Amino acid sequence: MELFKYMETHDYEQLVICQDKTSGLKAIIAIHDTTLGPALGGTRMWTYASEEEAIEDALRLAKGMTYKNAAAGLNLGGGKTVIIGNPRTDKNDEMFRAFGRFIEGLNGRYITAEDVGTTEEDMDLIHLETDYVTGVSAEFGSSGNPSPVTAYGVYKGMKAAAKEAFGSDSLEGKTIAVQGVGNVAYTLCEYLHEEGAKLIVTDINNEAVQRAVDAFGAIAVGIDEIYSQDADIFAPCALGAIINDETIPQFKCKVIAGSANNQLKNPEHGDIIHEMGIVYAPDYVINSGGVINVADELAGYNRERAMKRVAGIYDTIEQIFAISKRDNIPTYVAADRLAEERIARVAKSRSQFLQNEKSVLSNKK
Ligand SMILES: NC(=O)C1=CN([C@@H]2O[C@H](COP(=O)(O)OP(=O)(O)OC[C@H]3O[C@@H](n4cnc5c(N)ncnc54)[C@H](O)[C@@H]3O)[C@@H](O)[C@H]2O)C=CC1
Ligand SMILES: CC(C)CC(=O)C(=O)O
Repeated sequence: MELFKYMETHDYEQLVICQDKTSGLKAIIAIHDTTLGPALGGTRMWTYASEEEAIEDALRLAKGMTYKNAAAGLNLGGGKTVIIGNPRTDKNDEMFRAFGRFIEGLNGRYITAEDVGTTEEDMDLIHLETDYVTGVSAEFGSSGNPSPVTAYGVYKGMKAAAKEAFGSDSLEGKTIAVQGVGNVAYTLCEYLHEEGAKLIVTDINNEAVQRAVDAFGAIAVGIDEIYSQDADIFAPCALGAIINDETIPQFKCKVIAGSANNQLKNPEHGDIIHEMGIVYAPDYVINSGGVINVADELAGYNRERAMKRVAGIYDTIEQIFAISKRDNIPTYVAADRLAEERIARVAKSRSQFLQNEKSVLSNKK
């Protein structure tokens, strides 16, 4: 990858490579855009095939956060971290403390939280070194693990998508194929089961599958079988790029609505599913519940206020469908438009001169 060329093409601000030999920390912090405010985005810990793959993931996820935070109406920019390593075997306390010190060094340009492979306990360790961390344990007055709230937002967004596709937002009797039954999807399945949906699940982790089978009477299918299920709704809740040339021909669903980040392998795949008449709830809008929840901590956490805002994902998804129909564009383009227009408006309104200690007028104070 030609790094500077890539960063220039996609308007990235900063890429920070952090290493700490003692703890084995290898982290990449990507900051995409801070027009709206400090960059907020989670930390993913994952075993990447190469350093290049890890850098690319950090960059792609950080850009997604810029759009997610903008579309959610938050005064926050976009950033993300990936830590290279196996979250089951490679963690130690010093690693997260060292990472916390690197975040502190950015002086508030980047605020972190949980993502795949990191937990509330990891955030507590980061918190020993910096206040620029959210999703810390409730005992610190924090909102805790964002996953259940992300699930609530996905549930609300899925209902809005069902209304668009089937004329009613009831999920009772609908068959929903869920890919990955981890932190977010397990709670999502709880909501769906409670409303009377039939669940089909898959996961690379057999224990996670069994838990969903036992708790919700879900039907388990193989990893590669999930795309071709006779389901009304496909809910991708594992990793990204699962809407691609291989999977699209297998889809029988009318709706795609799930928590995974970066679901479209390439933008063209969003065009293809749009032409097929599949109602696609854009990933970074439907999964913004977690970030809305942790962002609320920055104003002093109020759960009622946060949940009300997360429930608003229903309206945002409806707004995106309306833009899509009005402008005859795929829903992912409509979501990008919503986010980009907000960033452009704020950038313009913040371009006026304001006196500060570095300005030529500072000695006149
Ligand atoms: N946790 C949160 O609050 C948020 C999560 N997301 C996204 O939602 C997705 C899920 O996040 P979490 O539930 O937190 O992660 P998680 O790690 O708890 O769950 C992911 C699950 O997917 C499974 N999985 C991995 N590869 C798979 C494959 N090829 N096929 C089937 N299953 C597979 C894993 O075994 C795991 O059970 C991720 O893409 C994450 O970035 C997005 C916004 C917020
Ligand atoms: C609070 C986090 C879950 C934010 C984030 O990284 C995300 O929404 O992907």
